[in-house]
Amino acid sequence: MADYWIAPSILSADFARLGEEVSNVLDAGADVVHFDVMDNHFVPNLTVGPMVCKSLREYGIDAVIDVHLMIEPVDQLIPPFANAGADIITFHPEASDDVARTLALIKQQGCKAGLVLNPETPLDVALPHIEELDVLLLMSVNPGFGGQSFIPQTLTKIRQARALLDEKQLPTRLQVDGGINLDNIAEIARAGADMFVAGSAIFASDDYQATLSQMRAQLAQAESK
Ligand SMILES: O=C(CO)[C@@H](O)[C@H](O)COP(=O)(O)O
Ligand SMILES: [Fe+2]
Repeated sequence: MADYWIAPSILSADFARLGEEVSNVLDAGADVVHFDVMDNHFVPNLTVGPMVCKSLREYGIDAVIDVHLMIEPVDQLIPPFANAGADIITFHPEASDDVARTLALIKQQGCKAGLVLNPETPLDVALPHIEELDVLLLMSVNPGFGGQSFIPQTLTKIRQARALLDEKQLPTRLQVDGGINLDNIAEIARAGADMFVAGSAIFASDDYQATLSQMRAQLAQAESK
């Protein structure tokens, strides 16, 4: 099977038991921890910062932590997140006054870097930076909240992004975030994504292991079609 990564979003976890929750989804077969950071300014919601990322490391979480920054301005929180144990840091281009500089800053701090495009943001916005991206994250909901429905028009953008990355022979991860569940993950994979963020579909389920294996079965099926 292709090297698909499933990344549960902590947004739908029980924050009172975050270490245990993250540990449980990783034991259940998740590949990456998706860590959503919101500032009640760039998006109308507020979550957690670098201290909580550091606490997950101190708790013993050694998986890849993928930090999705929905904050503005963005640069000043990059070194604290790198020091707190982030492996991947992604940000929205609207949140930086110099996207190339922010990407370089993330890499200088020893992390993989990525850009996030909102559903309404055209793929063209990523084009000038495409060679620098370790991850291209396409939002399939408007950022700010978990539990929203996947916006189907995103599928066209995923196909276009996949064609672009393939044409340029880039190893960039194509991540999709928002409203991914057992009913649509296969279609999203067929469109060309290889990294799938899922919050509510995993954390709201009774059995993380069963949900993750069903997601993997869907991904395997997507590939065989
Ligand atoms: O970044 C965000 C929302 O802004 C996401 O990471 C969501 O938290 C994913 O949650 P579900 O849509 O899977 O419930
Ligand atoms: Fe996210």
